[in-house]
Amino acid sequence: MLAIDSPVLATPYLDTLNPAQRRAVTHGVGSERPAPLLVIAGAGSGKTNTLAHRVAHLIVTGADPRRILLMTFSRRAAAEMTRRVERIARKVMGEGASVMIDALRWAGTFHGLGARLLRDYADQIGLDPAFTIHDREDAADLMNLVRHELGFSKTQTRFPAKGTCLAIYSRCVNAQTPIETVLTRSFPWCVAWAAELRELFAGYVEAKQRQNVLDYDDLLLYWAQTMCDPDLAADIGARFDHVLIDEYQDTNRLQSSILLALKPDGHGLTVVGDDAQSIYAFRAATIRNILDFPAAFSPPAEIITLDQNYRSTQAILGAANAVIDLASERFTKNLWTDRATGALPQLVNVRDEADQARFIAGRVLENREAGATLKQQAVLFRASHHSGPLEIELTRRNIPFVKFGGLKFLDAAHVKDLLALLRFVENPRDRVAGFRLMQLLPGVGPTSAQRVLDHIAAATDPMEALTSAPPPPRAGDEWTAFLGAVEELRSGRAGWPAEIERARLWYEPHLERIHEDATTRQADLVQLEQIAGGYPSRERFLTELTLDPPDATSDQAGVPLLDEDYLILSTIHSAKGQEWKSVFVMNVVDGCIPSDLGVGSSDEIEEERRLLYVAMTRAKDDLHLMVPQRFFTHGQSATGDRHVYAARTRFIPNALLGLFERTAWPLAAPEPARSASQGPRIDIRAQMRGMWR
Ligand SMILES: Nc1ncnc2c1ncn2[C@@H]1O[C@H](COP(=O)(O)OP(=O)(O)OP(=O)(O)O)[C@@H](O)[C@H]1O
Repeated sequence: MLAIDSPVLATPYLDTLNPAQRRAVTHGVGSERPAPLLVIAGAGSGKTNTLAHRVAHLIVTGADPRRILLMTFSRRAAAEMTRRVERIARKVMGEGASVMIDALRWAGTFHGLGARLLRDYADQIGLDPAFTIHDREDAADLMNLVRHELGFSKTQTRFPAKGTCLAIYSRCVNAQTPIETVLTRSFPWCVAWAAELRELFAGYVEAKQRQNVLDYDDLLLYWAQTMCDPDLAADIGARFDHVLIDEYQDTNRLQSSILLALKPDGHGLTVVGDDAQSIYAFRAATIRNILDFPAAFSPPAEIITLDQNYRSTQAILGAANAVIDLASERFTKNLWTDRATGALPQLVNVRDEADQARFIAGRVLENREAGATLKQQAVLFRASHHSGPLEIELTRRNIPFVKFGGLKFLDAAHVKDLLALLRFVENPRDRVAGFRLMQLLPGVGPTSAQRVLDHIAAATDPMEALTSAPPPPRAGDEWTAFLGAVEELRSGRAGWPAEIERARLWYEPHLERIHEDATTRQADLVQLEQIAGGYPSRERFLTELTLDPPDATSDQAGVPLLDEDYLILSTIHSAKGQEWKSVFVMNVVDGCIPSDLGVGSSDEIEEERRLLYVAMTRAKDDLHLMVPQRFFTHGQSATGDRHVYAARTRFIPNALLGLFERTAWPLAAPEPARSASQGPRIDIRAQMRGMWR
């Protein structure tokens, strides 16, 4: 039972906070109607720490954890936040803290919490609560199917590809912007297709509804629509006394509309963010959410600024501040630190990407010799594929690494196959899952799979339709085995998570038939089974995993054991919120940062600048920005020498060079001394003059 009405008042943990952090933590605590609060927190200023303290403080002073809604950017961040809250609360509540933290059930991502609320309110909004969720790839597949059905894949001039169609759709939904505006602003080469795209999106929405699937965007869209009904909005809002949101700079208009509908007068609302770290505009996040937050309420929200940086040395912070100072629009806050100055960040010129990889690998090992573990060091890059040559070098030198961002564990075909089975069992109307699954059977192609799926779509009882459908002509016994597996899993006899083993046993013979490297892939499936053990039900497992997939892949280096030491490789986006003793940023050149793809508009350029800022502010003690001079172009033989020259990023103009130490690697061999007695062999200057006389 929760002892929520016996507040514990000793709060020694507040002593560890600075005055601004303390004000943010204690703001409105104890008041019936705490006024809205905006915490503008600079990089490394203890944003996460402050939010965790605020949640702990609310709980310690008597707030009911079941009535706290805590939204973070990723599931990983939510788990980390909950751990911190527990650690703080434990200081005054002892063992009792665990019970309170277990009751903090509404901590997660916007999408994850949205999915839970939608299931709770499904019958009131005309939704079947057994809906399954499509990840981006499934959504693109379904979009493709509809595109094909409407005949757009056969147009004379090329119709936008499935990924582009989905990106346009997603942008319209998340930014709440008409298709014409989205096309003109962000996809000008597709403007001529506006009418067809509108028809495609209508078809896509109908297909999702027929199949009882929601995509990522729907989770926010349906939630926002639910909040348009005053009674439902009041009911959902009344479930929570406190609503706290981290990383507010990366939310989009839909998310802010949900928030304002939850707490229209702002009471109990806390948002935390840093406009200088807003890096998700490509997902329709808008910096306006944070800039406009105070004025959304009357009286306006209180603003507390955290400007003391606890992470980086003075030298690193000085360089990062100078980079962001050149940004065109931002909340001005001058970050300061009382940490020692430290060494200047280094701008390292290397000949090419191979030298870049050699330099980083060498330095990482040197740092290890000097006492830093591999885990205290990270290599960051703008795009996932930038790390290719480095991964090869690390493998060659036996340096274990884990890569975040880019290819996800769940994108592997065999993992998707197994999940498709579970999804189909959960929701037999899920056409993308069914289509994938049936084609695993020998003798079943797209046509016969479609036929069965059409049969299911037309029936009121999809399971009955599946078992009574005429079997695909060439599937034989495999079809019976497939039906047996689906039926058994759906009956729930094996129980969760044991049923995932049953699913794997059905899948394994197919895996062996389809993939030559079946043994390696089997290991992933076993890992998936272990992950499944951490979830209470099949539905929660599928939902959570789809929304926030684990993203560590570690190529040839093999998956490191958890207690082993390994170097962190990460895209800058995935490095958000993290910190390391040493940080290497790769390819700090125009074309990579800013990316070639990100230079369309001045807003995009500004976002690229913030990306570099985010990367630089991850470093505590030392920072290397790598500047390769040339890049080999793709599409040539291994010995080909076609390359392009690159220039240092425009975000570090000459005026900022004094804030860096500039080095070149490898050091050039010293030139042989010239003998002083020899005069010039030829007088070129005279020859030049002579050309014109
Ligand atoms: N009051 C404090 N005293 C000492 N150290 C602190 C204090 N507040 C935060 N820190 C330390 O500062 C570092 C940065 O904190 P945190 O990760 O919470 O920052 P952040 O604002 O979330 O960073 P970013 O937005 O850049 O990801 C951490 O190592 C944290 O332990």
